[in-house]
Amino acid sequence: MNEALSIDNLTKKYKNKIALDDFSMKIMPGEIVALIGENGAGKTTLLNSICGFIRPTSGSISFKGISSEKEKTLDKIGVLIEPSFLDYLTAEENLQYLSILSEDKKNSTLIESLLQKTELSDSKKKKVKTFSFGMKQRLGLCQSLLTDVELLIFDEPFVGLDPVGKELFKKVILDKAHQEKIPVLFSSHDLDDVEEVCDRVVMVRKGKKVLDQKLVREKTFILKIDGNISTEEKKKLELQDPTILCEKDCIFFKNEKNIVDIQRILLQEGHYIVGMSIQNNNLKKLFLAEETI
Ligand SMILES: Nc1ncnc2c1ncn2[C@@H]1O[C@H](COP(=O)(O)OP(=O)(O)OP(=O)(O)O)[C@@H](O)[C@H]1O
Repeated sequence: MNEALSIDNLTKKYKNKIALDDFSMKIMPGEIVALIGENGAGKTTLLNSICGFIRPTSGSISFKGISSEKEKTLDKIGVLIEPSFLDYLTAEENLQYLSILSEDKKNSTLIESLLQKTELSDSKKKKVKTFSFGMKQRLGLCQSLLTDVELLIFDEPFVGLDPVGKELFKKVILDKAHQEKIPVLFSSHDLDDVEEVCDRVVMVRKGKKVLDQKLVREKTFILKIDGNISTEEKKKLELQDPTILCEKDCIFFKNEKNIVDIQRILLQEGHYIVGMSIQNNNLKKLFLAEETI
């Protein structure tokens, strides 16, 4: 097991408040892991601990086998947690300033390409104090990619972004993880966004890990017909797709390839299809099931 990040028995107490409680998890290279959980569950505390912004009460964090106690890991991490900028400088100047500060100095070509990637090129000469929240979030993404990072940590990256901004972020996350094998850990409350990008989901509740599961993306196709399905008709459909489910006037199936044949059988039996929908809410079901425990 050559995990990129290993978090072992991490506990963080703020006075009497236990924000993280004996939390352990591992992330493999190129894996995209989403942290989900209700407000105050401990997600930001975990992300801040990994980045070294706060000191855990006990437990350990190691990156590529090296304990964060032994070696400073922050310069290897691209971070987006409540980004802050120098408001009186322009977007471009902020990135130039950060680039000068970092040991891993990058030229203006990278800055320009990041501004382009996040569609901020037209605003690069504007002072950051005139930026909207979503624009600052985009600039925060540029900032996190300014150095050659080996791990990406994002706290609620999709908040405040318009649909185009969200797609930009998702593309960066997917490219960095799946092409460059950089592990990505991010928190989010938006389960649709999470479902779109992550490979694994970890749920936190009251500082404890309550779920750690690979995400299986599974769609259910639902056909609604003009009347109830008979037992004979159901048998014919099951010959086509043994996993099919029929309930009154609805037919549920998962294999998209069967759609034409199922429609053909229904039409042969004299039925009309009056509606079709696709259910894609596996994570929501999982979340709600866990939340009610
Ligand atoms: N600096 C602090 N001092 C005291 N308590 C804190 C501090 N920071 C966080 N907490 C508490 O620790 C717990 C975990 O907070 P954290 O911000 O990690 O949760 P979260 O899962 O990120 O929540 P959200 O989804 O609302 O952002 C909460 O009960 C919070 O009130």
